[in-house]
Amino acid sequence: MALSSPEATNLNTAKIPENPSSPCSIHLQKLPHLTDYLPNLKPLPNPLENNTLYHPPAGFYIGQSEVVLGKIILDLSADSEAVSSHSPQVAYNRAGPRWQVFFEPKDIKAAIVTCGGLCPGMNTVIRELVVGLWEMYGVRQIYGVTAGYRGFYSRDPIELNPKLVHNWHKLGGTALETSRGGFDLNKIVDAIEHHGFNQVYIIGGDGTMRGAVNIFNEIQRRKLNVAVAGIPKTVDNDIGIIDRSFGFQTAVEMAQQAINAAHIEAESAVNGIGLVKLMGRSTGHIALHATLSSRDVDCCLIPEIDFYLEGEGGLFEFLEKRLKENGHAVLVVAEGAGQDMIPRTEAQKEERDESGNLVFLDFGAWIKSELKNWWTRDHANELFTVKYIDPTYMIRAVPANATDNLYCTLVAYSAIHGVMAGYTGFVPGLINGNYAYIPVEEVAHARNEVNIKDHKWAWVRSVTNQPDFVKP
Ligand SMILES: Nc1ncnc2c1ncn2[C@@H]1O[C@H](COP(=O)(O)OP(=O)(O)O)[C@@H](O)[C@H]1O
Ligand SMILES: O=P(O)(O)OC[C@H]1O[C@](O)(COP(=O)(O)O)[C@@H](O)[C@@H]1O
Ligand SMILES: [Mg+2]
Repeated sequence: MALSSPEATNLNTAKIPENPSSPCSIHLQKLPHLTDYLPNLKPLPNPLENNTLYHPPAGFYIGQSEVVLGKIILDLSADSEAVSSHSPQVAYNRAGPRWQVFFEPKDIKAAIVTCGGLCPGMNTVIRELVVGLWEMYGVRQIYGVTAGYRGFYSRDPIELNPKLVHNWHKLGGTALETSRGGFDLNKIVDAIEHHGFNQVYIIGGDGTMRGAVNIFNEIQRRKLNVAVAGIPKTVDNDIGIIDRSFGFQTAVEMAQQAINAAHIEAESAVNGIGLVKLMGRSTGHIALHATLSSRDVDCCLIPEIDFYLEGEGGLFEFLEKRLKENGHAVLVVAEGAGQDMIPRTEAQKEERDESGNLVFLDFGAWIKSELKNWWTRDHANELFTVKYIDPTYMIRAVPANATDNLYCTLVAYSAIHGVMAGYTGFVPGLINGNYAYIPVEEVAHARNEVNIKDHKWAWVRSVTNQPDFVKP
Protein backbone atom coordinates (compact mmCIF):
# COMPACT_ATOMS: atom_id res chain seq x y z
CA MET A 1 0.00 0.00 0.00
CA ALA A 2 1.39 3.40 -0.96
CA LEU A 3 1.85 6.21 1.53
CA SER A 4 -0.58 8.98 0.62
CA SER A 5 0.49 12.51 1.35
CA PRO A 6 -1.44 14.78 3.71
CA GLU A 7 -1.73 17.28 0.86
CA ALA A 8 -4.17 14.87 -0.72
CA THR A 9 -6.61 15.80 2.05
CA ASN A 10 -6.69 19.41 0.94
CA LEU A 11 -9.89 20.94 -0.28
CA ASN A 12 -11.10 18.99 -3.25
CA THR A 13 -13.87 19.53 -5.66
CA ALA A 14 -14.43 16.32 -7.53
CA LYS A 15 -16.98 16.01 -10.34
CA ILE A 16 -19.31 13.09 -10.37
CA PRO A 17 -19.24 11.65 -13.93
CA GLU A 18 -21.68 13.40 -16.23
CA ASN A 19 -25.01 11.72 -15.99
CA PRO A 20 -28.44 13.30 -16.10
CA SER A 21 -29.40 11.76 -12.76
CA SER A 22 -26.26 12.88 -10.84
CA PRO A 23 -25.45 16.42 -11.91
CA CYS A 24 -23.72 17.45 -8.64
CA SER A 25 -20.08 17.89 -7.70
CA ILE A 26 -18.58 17.15 -4.29
CA HIS A 27 -16.87 19.65 -2.02
CA LEU A 28 -14.54 17.99 0.51
CA GLN A 29 -14.27 20.02 3.72
CA LYS A 30 -10.62 20.84 4.39
CA LEU A 31 -9.41 18.98 7.45
CA PRO A 32 -6.59 20.81 9.26
CA HIS A 33 -3.32 18.89 9.52
CA LEU A 34 -0.18 19.55 11.57
CA THR A 35 1.82 19.80 8.36
CA ASP A 36 -0.27 22.83 7.32
CA TYR A 37 1.94 24.90 9.63
CA LEU A 38 4.78 22.45 10.41
CA PRO A 39 5.70 21.34 6.87
CA ASN A 40 8.84 19.50 7.95
CA LEU A 41 7.04 16.84 9.98
CA LYS A 42 7.74 13.41 8.53
CA PRO A 43 5.18 10.60 8.30
CA LEU A 44 5.87 7.18 9.83
CA PRO A 45 4.21 3.84 9.15
CA ASN A 46 1.33 3.13 11.52
CA PRO A 47 2.62 1.23 14.60
CA LEU A 48 -0.43 -1.03 14.30
CA GLU A 49 1.68 -2.77 11.63
CA ASN A 50 3.92 -4.08 14.42
CA ASN A 51 1.11 -5.44 16.55
CA THR A 52 1.84 -9.10 17.16
CA LEU A 53 -1.75 -10.01 18.07
CA TYR A 54 -3.71 -8.15 15.43
CA HIS A 55 -2.68 -8.00 11.81
CA PRO A 56 -4.56 -5.26 9.96
CA PRO A 57 -6.33 -6.86 6.98
CA ALA A 58 -6.56 -5.33 3.50
CA GLY A 59 -8.91 -2.36 3.55
CA PHE A 60 -8.23 -1.68 7.23
CA TYR A 61 -6.60 1.68 6.60
CA ILE A 62 -8.80 4.48 5.38
CA GLY A 63 -7.61 6.24 2.24
CA GLN A 64 -7.55 10.03 1.96
CA SER A 65 -10.08 9.88 -0.83
CA GLU A 66 -12.74 8.10 1.24
CA VAL A 67 -15.47 10.51 2.22
CA VAL A 68 -18.83 10.65 3.96
CA LEU A 69 -21.49 12.85 2.40
CA GLY A 70 -23.10 15.47 4.61
CA LYS A 71 -26.46 15.01 2.93
CA ILE A 72 -27.76 11.72 1.63
CA ILE A 73 -31.24 12.74 0.62
CA LEU A 74 -31.24 14.76 -2.57
CA ASP A 75 -33.85 15.88 -5.00
CA LEU A 76 -32.48 15.25 -8.47
CA SER A 77 -35.34 16.84 -10.38
CA ALA A 78 -34.12 19.57 -12.72
CA ASP A 79 -35.74 22.42 -10.80
CA SER A 80 -34.53 21.31 -7.34
CA GLU A 81 -32.04 23.56 -5.56
CA ALA A 82 -29.26 20.95 -5.61
CA VAL A 83 -29.48 20.72 -9.36
CA SER A 84 -30.42 24.23 -10.46
CA SER A 85 -27.83 25.99 -8.27
CA HIS A 86 -25.11 23.43 -9.11
CA SER A 87 -24.02 23.79 -5.48
CA PRO A 88 -21.56 21.01 -4.65
CA GLN A 89 -22.46 18.36 -2.09
CA VAL A 90 -20.44 18.76 1.11
CA ALA A 91 -18.33 15.76 2.12
CA TYR A 92 -16.07 14.96 5.08
CA ASN A 93 -13.05 12.69 5.38
CA ARG A 94 -14.03 9.27 6.62
CA ALA A 95 -12.75 8.52 10.12
CA GLY A 96 -10.49 5.59 10.91
CA PRO A 97 -6.87 4.44 11.03
CA ARG A 98 -4.43 5.84 8.48
CA TRP A 99 -1.46 4.02 7.04
CA GLN A 100 0.80 6.87 8.02
CA VAL A 101 1.07 8.57 11.41
CA PHE A 102 2.85 11.69 12.62
CA PHE A 103 3.64 10.70 16.21
CA GLU A 104 6.20 8.30 17.63
CA PRO A 105 4.34 6.50 20.50
CA LYS A 106 7.20 7.01 22.97
CA ASP A 107 7.08 10.78 22.41
CA ILE A 108 3.34 11.14 22.96
CA LYS A 109 2.01 12.89 26.02
CA ALA A 110 -1.77 12.96 25.80
CA ALA A 111 -4.21 15.08 27.81
CA ILE A 112 -7.93 14.41 28.23
CA VAL A 113 -10.37 16.97 29.64
CA THR A 114 -14.15 17.09 30.14
CA CYS A 115 -16.04 20.41 30.16
CA GLY A 116 -19.63 21.67 30.49
CA GLY A 117 -22.66 19.74 31.72
CA LEU A 118 -22.82 15.99 32.20
CA CYS A 119 -23.89 13.55 29.53
CA PRO A 120 -24.18 9.75 29.80
CA GLY A 121 -21.03 8.13 28.41
CA MET A 122 -18.40 10.72 29.27
CA ASN A 123 -16.57 8.20 31.41
CA THR A 124 -16.72 5.64 28.61
CA VAL A 125 -15.10 8.09 26.19
CA ILE A 126 -12.30 8.78 28.70
CA ARG A 127 -11.81 5.06 29.30
CA GLU A 128 -11.68 4.26 25.61
CA LEU A 129 -9.25 7.08 24.88
CA VAL A 130 -6.93 5.71 27.56
CA VAL A 131 -7.29 2.07 26.56
CA GLY A 132 -7.14 2.84 22.83
CA LEU A 133 -4.01 4.98 23.08
CA TRP A 134 -2.35 2.44 25.35
CA GLU A 135 -3.31 -0.79 23.58
CA MET A 136 -3.44 0.25 19.92
CA TYR A 137 -0.61 2.74 19.76
CA GLY A 138 1.54 1.88 22.79
CA VAL A 139 1.18 5.31 24.38
CA ARG A 140 2.31 5.33 28.02
CA GLN A 141 1.95 8.98 29.03
CA ILE A 142 -1.77 9.71 29.30
CA TYR A 143 -3.07 12.41 31.64
CA GLY A 144 -6.45 13.56 32.84
CA VAL A 145 -6.91 17.30 33.27
CA THR A 146 -9.45 17.68 36.06
CA ALA A 147 -12.35 20.13 36.56
CA GLY A 148 -12.73 21.31 32.95
CA TYR A 149 -10.79 24.02 31.13
CA ARG A 150 -9.72 25.72 34.37
CA GLY A 151 -7.95 22.49 35.39
CA PHE A 152 -5.24 23.05 32.76
CA TYR A 153 -3.76 25.91 34.73
CA SER A 154 -5.08 25.43 38.27
CA ARG A 155 -4.59 21.74 39.02
CA ASP A 156 -2.02 19.02 38.56
CA PRO A 157 -2.95 16.55 35.83
CA ILE A 158 -3.51 12.97 36.94
CA GLU A 159 -1.85 10.00 35.31
CA LEU A 160 -4.23 7.56 33.62
CA ASN A 161 -3.74 3.94 32.61
CA PRO A 162 -6.00 1.05 31.57
CA LYS A 163 -6.00 -0.50 35.05
CA LEU A 164 -7.24 2.71 36.64
CA VAL A 165 -10.03 3.28 34.12
CA HIS A 166 -11.06 -0.33 33.52
CA ASN A 167 -14.62 -0.01 34.91
CA TRP A 168 -15.30 3.67 34.23
CA HIS A 169 -17.74 2.84 31.43
CA LYS A 170 -20.14 1.57 34.06
CA LEU A 171 -20.23 4.89 35.88
CA GLY A 172 -22.28 7.98 35.18
CA GLY A 173 -20.75 11.47 35.25
CA THR A 174 -17.10 12.17 34.61
CA ALA A 175 -14.37 10.83 36.85
CA LEU A 176 -12.20 13.75 35.71
CA GLU A 177 -14.82 16.23 36.99
CA THR A 178 -16.12 19.08 34.90
CA SER A 179 -16.96 22.77 35.25
CA ARG A 180 -18.34 25.77 33.44
CA GLY A 181 -16.42 28.98 32.83
CA GLY A 182 -12.72 29.29 33.61
CA PHE A 183 -11.70 29.54 29.98
CA ASP A 184 -8.43 31.50 29.90
CA LEU A 185 -6.86 30.92 26.51
CA ASN A 186 -3.30 31.95 27.24
CA LYS A 187 -3.14 30.16 30.56
CA ILE A 188 -4.52 26.99 28.95
CA VAL A 189 -2.07 26.98 26.03
CA ASP A 190 0.80 27.93 28.36
CA ALA A 191 -0.13 24.92 30.49
CA ILE A 192 -0.24 22.65 27.43
CA GLU A 193 3.29 23.80 26.57
CA HIS A 194 4.48 23.62 30.17
CA HIS A 195 3.30 20.01 30.62
CA GLY A 196 4.58 19.01 27.18
CA PHE A 197 1.21 17.69 26.02
CA ASN A 198 1.23 17.01 22.29
CA GLN A 199 -2.20 15.39 21.94
CA VAL A 200 -5.17 17.13 23.53
CA TYR A 201 -8.59 15.45 23.62
CA ILE A 202 -11.37 17.83 24.64
CA ILE A 203 -14.76 16.32 25.50
CA GLY A 204 -17.60 18.84 25.69
CA GLY A 205 -20.57 20.59 24.15
CA ASP A 206 -21.04 23.61 21.91
CA GLY A 207 -19.36 26.01 24.37
CA THR A 208 -16.43 23.64 24.79
CA MET A 209 -16.04 23.33 21.02
CA ARG A 210 -15.90 27.13 20.68
CA GLY A 211 -13.13 27.07 23.29
CA ALA A 212 -11.38 24.25 21.40
CA VAL A 213 -11.36 26.39 18.24
CA ASN A 214 -9.56 29.16 20.14
CA ILE A 215 -7.05 26.69 21.60
CA PHE A 216 -6.42 25.19 18.18
CA ASN A 217 -5.90 28.65 16.63
CA GLU A 218 -3.50 29.70 19.38
CA ILE A 219 -1.55 26.44 19.06
CA GLN A 220 -1.22 27.10 15.32
CA ARG A 221 -0.15 30.69 15.96
CA ARG A 222 2.57 29.45 18.32
CA LYS A 223 3.45 26.73 15.78
CA LEU A 224 3.29 23.98 18.41
CA ASN A 225 3.45 20.34 17.45
CA VAL A 226 0.22 19.66 19.33
CA ALA A 227 -2.86 18.02 17.83
CA VAL A 228 -6.28 18.96 19.20
CA ALA A 229 -9.40 16.81 18.87
CA GLY A 230 -12.82 17.82 20.16
CA ILE A 231 -15.24 15.07 21.09
CA PRO A 232 -18.81 16.39 20.99
CA LYS A 233 -21.01 15.63 23.99
CA THR A 234 -24.46 17.10 24.14
CA VAL A 235 -27.20 15.44 26.08
CA ASP A 236 -29.86 17.61 24.42
CA ASN A 237 -28.40 17.09 20.94
CA ASP A 238 -27.98 20.78 20.11
CA ILE A 239 -24.76 20.33 18.07
CA GLY A 240 -25.19 20.33 14.30
CA ILE A 241 -23.71 18.24 11.45
CA ILE A 242 -23.44 15.06 13.56
CA ASP A 243 -26.42 12.69 13.71
CA ARG A 244 -26.47 12.82 17.49
CA SER A 245 -24.15 12.85 20.48
CA PHE A 246 -23.36 9.83 22.60
CA GLY A 247 -25.64 9.83 25.66
CA PHE A 248 -28.68 11.15 23.81
CA GLN A 249 -30.38 7.79 23.48
CA THR A 250 -29.73 7.00 27.14
CA ALA A 251 -31.31 10.33 28.10
CA VAL A 252 -34.39 9.59 25.98
CA GLU A 253 -34.67 6.17 27.60
CA MET A 254 -34.45 7.68 31.09
CA ALA A 255 -37.08 10.26 30.14
CA GLN A 256 -39.52 7.39 29.54
CA GLN A 257 -39.53 6.62 33.25
CA ALA A 258 -40.58 10.16 34.08
CA ILE A 259 -43.30 10.13 31.41
CA ASN A 260 -44.59 6.75 32.65
CA ALA A 261 -44.80 8.08 36.19
CA ALA A 262 -46.56 11.24 35.00
CA HIS A 263 -49.02 9.11 33.05
CA ILE A 264 -49.81 6.91 36.04
CA GLU A 265 -50.25 9.93 38.33
CA ALA A 266 -52.52 11.62 35.79
CA GLU A 267 -54.60 8.49 35.14
CA SER A 268 -55.07 7.92 38.85
CA ALA A 269 -56.51 11.37 39.52
CA VAL A 270 -59.76 13.06 38.56
CA ASN A 271 -58.91 15.48 35.77
CA GLY A 272 -55.24 14.68 36.26
CA ILE A 273 -52.47 16.30 34.30
CA GLY A 274 -49.00 14.75 34.30
CA LEU A 275 -46.38 17.33 33.45
CA VAL A 276 -42.75 16.44 32.63
CA LYS A 277 -39.93 18.88 31.91
CA LEU A 278 -36.99 17.51 29.94
CA MET A 279 -33.61 18.99 29.11
CA GLY A 280 -33.28 21.01 25.96
CA ARG A 281 -32.25 24.63 26.27
CA SER A 282 -32.63 25.67 22.67
CA THR A 283 -33.61 22.38 21.09
CA GLY A 284 -36.45 19.99 21.81
CA HIS A 285 -34.89 16.73 20.60
CA ILE A 286 -35.16 14.87 23.91
CA ALA A 287 -38.79 15.91 24.39
CA LEU A 288 -39.58 15.02 20.77
CA HIS A 289 -37.92 11.59 20.86
CA ALA A 290 -39.33 10.79 24.30
CA THR A 291 -42.80 11.72 23.08
CA LEU A 292 -42.50 9.58 19.98
CA SER A 293 -41.29 6.56 21.91
CA SER A 294 -43.67 6.88 24.84
CA ARG A 295 -47.05 7.20 23.08
CA ASP A 296 -48.60 8.36 26.38
CA VAL A 297 -48.00 12.03 25.65
CA ASP A 298 -50.93 14.30 24.74
CA CYS A 299 -48.91 17.40 24.01
CA CYS A 300 -45.21 18.14 23.50
CA LEU A 301 -43.94 21.71 23.70
CA ILE A 302 -40.44 22.55 22.46
CA PRO A 303 -38.46 25.79 22.04
CA GLU A 304 -38.78 25.62 18.26
CA ILE A 305 -42.56 26.07 18.26
CA ASP A 306 -44.66 29.06 19.22
CA PHE A 307 -47.72 28.27 21.26
CA TYR A 308 -50.28 30.07 23.36
CA LEU A 309 -52.42 29.14 26.32
CA GLU A 310 -55.77 30.91 26.20
CA GLY A 311 -58.55 31.03 23.62
CA GLU A 312 -59.46 29.09 20.53
CA GLY A 313 -56.73 26.71 19.39
CA GLY A 314 -54.73 27.29 22.58
CA LEU A 315 -53.27 24.80 25.07
CA PHE A 316 -56.00 25.16 27.69
CA GLU A 317 -58.80 24.52 25.22
CA PHE A 318 -56.95 21.43 23.96
CA LEU A 319 -56.34 20.07 27.47
CA GLU A 320 -59.93 20.65 28.45
CA LYS A 321 -61.03 18.51 25.50
CA ARG A 322 -58.56 15.75 26.41
CA LEU A 323 -59.67 15.77 30.04
CA LYS A 324 -63.29 15.44 28.91
CA GLU A 325 -62.47 12.58 26.54
CA ASN A 326 -59.91 10.65 28.60
CA GLY A 327 -60.06 12.01 32.15
CA HIS A 328 -56.34 12.74 32.09
CA ALA A 329 -53.57 14.22 29.94
CA VAL A 330 -49.77 14.13 29.78
CA LEU A 331 -47.81 17.23 28.86
CA VAL A 332 -44.08 17.08 28.02
CA VAL A 333 -42.15 20.34 27.85
CA ALA A 334 -38.54 21.06 26.94
CA GLU A 335 -36.73 23.37 29.37
CA GLY A 336 -36.36 26.09 26.75
CA ALA A 337 -40.03 26.07 25.70
CA GLY A 338 -42.16 29.13 26.37
CA GLN A 339 -39.32 31.11 27.99
CA ASP A 340 -40.66 34.34 26.49
CA MET A 341 -44.04 33.82 28.20
CA ILE A 342 -42.66 33.84 31.75
CA PRO A 343 -42.51 37.29 33.35
CA ARG A 344 -38.91 38.16 34.29
CA THR A 345 -37.30 40.72 36.54
CA GLU A 346 -34.53 42.85 35.02
CA ALA A 347 -31.96 40.77 36.95
CA GLN A 348 -33.43 37.53 35.64
CA LYS A 349 -33.20 38.84 32.08
CA GLU A 350 -29.45 39.20 32.47
CA GLU A 351 -28.62 36.12 34.54
CA ARG A 352 -26.00 33.87 32.98
CA ASP A 353 -24.05 30.86 34.19
CA GLU A 354 -20.26 30.87 34.45
CA SER A 355 -19.91 29.91 30.79
CA GLY A 356 -22.14 32.75 29.65
CA ASN A 357 -25.23 30.62 28.94
CA LEU A 358 -28.52 32.36 29.70
CA VAL A 359 -30.09 30.95 32.88
CA PHE A 360 -33.59 29.73 32.07
CA LEU A 361 -36.59 30.05 34.32
CA ASP A 362 -38.50 26.91 35.26
CA PHE A 363 -41.19 26.68 32.59
CA GLY A 364 -42.57 23.52 34.22
CA ALA A 365 -43.25 25.23 37.55
CA TRP A 366 -44.68 28.29 35.78
CA ILE A 367 -47.04 26.36 33.51
CA LYS A 368 -48.17 24.25 36.47
CA SER A 369 -49.33 27.37 38.30
CA GLU A 370 -50.92 28.77 35.11
CA LEU A 371 -52.83 25.52 34.66
CA LYS A 372 -54.11 25.71 38.22
CA ASN A 373 -55.18 29.33 37.81
CA TRP A 374 -57.01 28.52 34.61
CA TRP A 375 -58.85 25.57 36.15
CA THR A 376 -59.86 27.42 39.29
CA ARG A 377 -61.12 30.29 37.17
CA ASP A 378 -63.15 28.20 34.70
CA HIS A 379 -64.09 25.08 36.68
CA ALA A 380 -64.04 26.12 40.33
CA ASN A 381 -66.05 23.18 41.64
CA GLU A 382 -64.41 20.31 39.75
CA LEU A 383 -61.46 18.30 40.99
CA PHE A 384 -58.17 18.92 39.20
CA THR A 385 -54.58 17.79 39.79
CA VAL A 386 -51.28 18.65 38.16
CA LYS A 387 -48.34 16.40 39.03
CA TYR A 388 -45.09 17.98 37.90
CA ILE A 389 -42.02 15.79 37.40
CA ASP A 390 -38.65 17.41 36.72
CA PRO A 391 -36.14 14.60 36.10
CA THR A 392 -33.49 17.10 34.90
CA TYR A 393 -30.30 15.57 36.28
CA MET A 394 -31.67 12.01 36.41
CA ILE A 395 -31.59 11.68 32.64
CA ARG A 396 -27.98 12.74 32.28
CA ALA A 397 -26.27 11.53 35.48
CA VAL A 398 -26.51 7.86 34.54
CA PRO A 399 -24.13 5.47 32.77
CA ALA A 400 -24.61 5.17 29.02
CA ASN A 401 -26.77 2.36 27.66
CA ALA A 402 -25.29 -0.28 25.33
CA THR A 403 -25.85 1.68 22.11
CA ASP A 404 -24.35 4.84 23.52
CA ASN A 405 -21.40 2.95 25.02
CA LEU A 406 -20.65 1.52 21.60
CA TYR A 407 -20.83 5.01 20.10
CA CYS A 408 -18.46 6.31 22.83
CA THR A 409 -15.93 3.63 21.97
CA LEU A 410 -16.03 4.25 18.24
CA VAL A 411 -15.91 8.03 18.57
CA ALA A 412 -12.94 7.78 20.96
CA TYR A 413 -11.09 5.41 18.64
CA SER A 414 -11.87 7.69 15.69
CA ALA A 415 -10.37 10.61 17.62
CA ILE A 416 -7.19 8.65 18.38
CA HIS A 417 -6.71 7.48 14.79
CA GLY A 418 -7.24 11.02 13.49
CA VAL A 419 -4.79 12.59 15.94
CA MET A 420 -2.20 9.89 15.29
CA ALA A 421 -2.53 10.65 11.56
CA GLY A 422 -1.62 14.27 12.31
CA TYR A 423 -5.06 15.78 11.91
CA THR A 424 -5.83 18.59 14.31
CA GLY A 425 -8.64 21.06 14.98
CA PHE A 426 -11.17 18.37 14.17
CA VAL A 427 -14.08 16.50 15.66
CA PRO A 428 -14.94 12.85 15.01
CA GLY A 429 -18.66 12.22 14.71
CA LEU A 430 -21.44 10.18 13.19
CA ILE A 431 -22.73 11.57 9.92
CA ASN A 432 -25.55 9.64 8.31
CA GLY A 433 -24.50 6.57 10.26
CA ASN A 434 -20.79 6.74 9.35
CA TYR A 435 -17.89 8.12 11.34
CA ALA A 436 -16.25 11.16 9.80
CA TYR A 437 -13.81 13.94 10.68
CA ILE A 438 -15.28 17.43 10.76
CA PRO A 439 -13.33 20.69 11.24
CA VAL A 440 -13.97 21.81 14.84
CA GLU A 441 -14.62 25.35 13.63
CA GLU A 442 -17.61 24.10 11.66
CA VAL A 443 -18.97 22.03 14.55
CA ALA A 444 -18.58 24.89 17.02
CA HIS A 445 -21.01 27.02 15.05
CA ALA A 446 -23.46 24.43 13.76
CA ARG A 447 -26.74 24.37 15.64
CA ASN A 448 -29.08 21.42 15.53
CA GLU A 449 -32.61 22.60 15.98
CA VAL A 450 -35.73 20.53 15.48
CA ASN A 451 -37.01 21.17 11.98
CA ILE A 452 -40.71 21.59 12.59
CA LYS A 453 -41.34 21.40 8.86
CA ASP A 454 -40.01 17.88 8.49
CA HIS A 455 -41.64 14.51 8.89
CA LYS A 456 -40.39 13.85 12.41
CA TRP A 457 -42.35 16.75 13.86
CA ALA A 458 -45.32 15.69 11.75
CA TRP A 459 -45.12 12.28 13.47
CA VAL A 460 -45.27 13.98 16.84
CA ARG A 461 -48.37 15.81 15.70
CA SER A 462 -49.95 12.58 14.53
CA VAL A 463 -49.04 10.73 17.74
CA THR A 464 -50.34 13.46 20.06
CA ASN A 465 -52.92 15.12 17.84
CA GLN A 466 -51.99 18.36 19.52
CA PRO A 467 -52.94 21.70 17.98
CA ASP A 468 -50.50 23.50 15.72
CA PHE A 469 -51.10 26.73 17.67
CA VAL A 470 -51.84 28.77 14.61
CA LYS A 471 -54.20 31.48 15.80
CA PRO A 472 -57.55 31.36 13.99
N1 LIG B 1 -17.21 31.19 23.10
C1 LIG B 1 -16.39 30.53 23.93
N2 LIG B 1 -15.05 30.69 23.83
C2 LIG B 1 -14.22 30.03 24.65
N3 LIG B 1 -14.64 29.19 25.61
C3 LIG B 1 -15.95 28.98 25.77
C4 LIG B 1 -16.89 29.64 24.94
N4 LIG B 1 -18.13 29.26 25.34
C5 LIG B 1 -17.95 28.39 26.36
N5 LIG B 1 -16.65 28.22 26.63
C6 LIG B 1 -16.05 27.40 27.68
O1 LIG B 1 -16.37 26.02 27.43
C7 LIG B 1 -16.64 25.34 28.63
C8 LIG B 1 -17.96 24.63 28.56
O2 LIG B 1 -18.98 25.50 28.07
P1 LIG B 1 -20.51 25.32 28.50
O3 LIG B 1 -21.32 26.22 27.67
O4 LIG B 1 -20.63 25.43 29.97
O5 LIG B 1 -20.82 23.79 28.22
P2 LIG B 1 -20.92 22.96 26.87
O6 LIG B 1 -19.58 22.84 26.30
O7 LIG B 1 -21.46 21.67 27.36
O8 LIG B 1 -21.86 23.70 25.98
C9 LIG B 1 -16.58 26.37 29.75
O9 LIG B 1 -15.35 26.22 30.41
C10 LIG B 1 -16.68 27.69 29.03
O10 LIG B 1 -15.98 28.73 29.70
O1 LIG C 1 -27.08 22.92 36.06
P1 LIG C 1 -25.97 22.83 35.06
O2 LIG C 1 -25.07 21.68 35.29
O3 LIG C 1 -25.23 24.09 34.88
O4 LIG C 1 -26.60 22.45 33.69
C1 LIG C 1 -27.88 22.57 33.25
C2 LIG C 1 -27.83 22.56 31.76
O5 LIG C 1 -27.00 21.55 31.25
C3 LIG C 1 -27.59 20.90 30.14
O6 LIG C 1 -28.01 19.62 30.53
C4 LIG C 1 -26.60 20.71 29.04
O7 LIG C 1 -25.99 21.92 28.73
P2 LIG C 1 -24.54 21.96 28.07
O8 LIG C 1 -24.67 21.26 26.76
O9 LIG C 1 -24.24 23.41 27.90
O10 LIG C 1 -23.60 21.27 28.99
C5 LIG C 1 -28.78 21.80 29.79
O11 LIG C 1 -29.81 21.09 29.17
C6 LIG C 1 -29.14 22.38 31.13
O12 LIG C 1 -29.79 23.61 31.03
MG1 LIG D 1 -23.97 24.00 25.65
